[in-house]
Amino acid sequence: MCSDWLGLRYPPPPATMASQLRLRSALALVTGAGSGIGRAISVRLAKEGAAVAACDLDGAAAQDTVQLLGGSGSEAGAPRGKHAAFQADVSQAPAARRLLEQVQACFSRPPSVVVSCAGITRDKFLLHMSEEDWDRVIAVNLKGTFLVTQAAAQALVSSGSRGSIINISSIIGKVGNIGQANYASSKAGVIGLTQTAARELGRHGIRCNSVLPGFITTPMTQKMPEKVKDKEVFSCNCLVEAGRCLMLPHHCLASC
Ligand SMILES: CCCCCCCCCCCCCC(=O)CC(=O)SCCNC(=O)CCNC(=O)[C@H](O)C(C)(C)COP(=O)(O)OP(=O)(O)OC[C@H]1O[C@@H](n2cnc3c(N)ncnc32)[C@H](O)[C@@H]1OP(=O)(O)O
Ligand SMILES: NC(=O)C1=CN([C@@H]2O[C@H](COP(=O)(O)OP(=O)(O)OC[C@H]3O[C@@H](n4cnc5c(N)ncnc54)[C@H](O)[C@@H]3O)[C@@H](O)[C@H]2O)C=CC1
Repeated sequence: MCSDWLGLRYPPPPATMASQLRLRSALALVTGAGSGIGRAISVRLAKEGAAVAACDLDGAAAQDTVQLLGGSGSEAGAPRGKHAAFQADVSQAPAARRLLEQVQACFSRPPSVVVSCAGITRDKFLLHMSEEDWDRVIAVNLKGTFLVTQAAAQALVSSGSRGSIINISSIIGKVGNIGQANYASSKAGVIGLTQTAARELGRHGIRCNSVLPGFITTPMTQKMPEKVKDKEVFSCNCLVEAGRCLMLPHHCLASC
């Protein structure tokens, strides 16, 4: 029986799939939970029985996600239901530390599932990319993932708890993309960070994996020019899943 990237046994025994909530004892922290993939992950984790700490730079959006979860959770620190919303800028070290403190104060334990999903793009051609555009994307996507991974791992290790850390990279972190030198570098960094964390934290019972999604229509992708979205590499669904890395068949790469 293998586990998928959420640590769920896969395939679940059919008889229990409907009745058994496979994450019923888990507390899951999801950053970037106010939109897109982070919101979808929060919904799925809650469906599997987890209590969800939904964090976002946009605190109101995080609360909207909590409302979606059916919990009556509300502002940080006072969950009326099983879930709670938190506001934090993960790129700031004090905020990341405070986030883990707030989550532990709210739920009286560290999160056993930690999904770093918060991310941004500031797309520009390399020739025109500003230092600020570079710095901000690296700060949120890479440093933010480092800060949350570190704070969560410190909480788990000091409490002697096992856990699963899942960092959202992107296929772009493996193949690069026009207009995304900053984003591709940040996502490639997430892969290396996660591989290192896996080597260091395994002895503490903490599993670390990165996921490299392909194109998923969300508010992030809405910023792309339509003429780019119309290109085959974005519209075709020929991304092949092999293991945890999506690979682009040769004809896709050849078309760029
Ligand atoms: C083929 C190799 C594989 C590539 C990667 C595989 C992709 C598979 C899907 C996975 C997607 C994962 C996405 C993800 O992780 C989340 C995101 O990052 S969503 C955002 C993705 N961003 C982009 O792809 C960049 C899109 N481009 C832009 O935003 C603008 O073009 C840019 C700001 C870079 C430049 O704007 P501007 O100066 O105004 O120039 P134009 O827009 O007119 O573009 C000039 C010219 O270049 C072509 N072009 C631009 N970007 C891309 C691109 N990403 N791929 C291919 N071609 C691109 C554009 O079409 C124009 O071509 P013309 O023929 O001159 O019109
Ligand atoms: N949509 C796609 O095609 C793909 C997305 N990804 C990655 O998946 C993750 C989620 O992306 P989407 O849902 O598409 O984007 P999105 O823009 O819909 O959601 C990103 C969320 O992160 C939050 N956020 C941004 N900066 C933050 C910060 N400093 N601190 C805390 N929260 C912050 C935003 O407020 C937003 O709610 C990102 O890391 C992205 O790079 C990876 C591959 C493909």
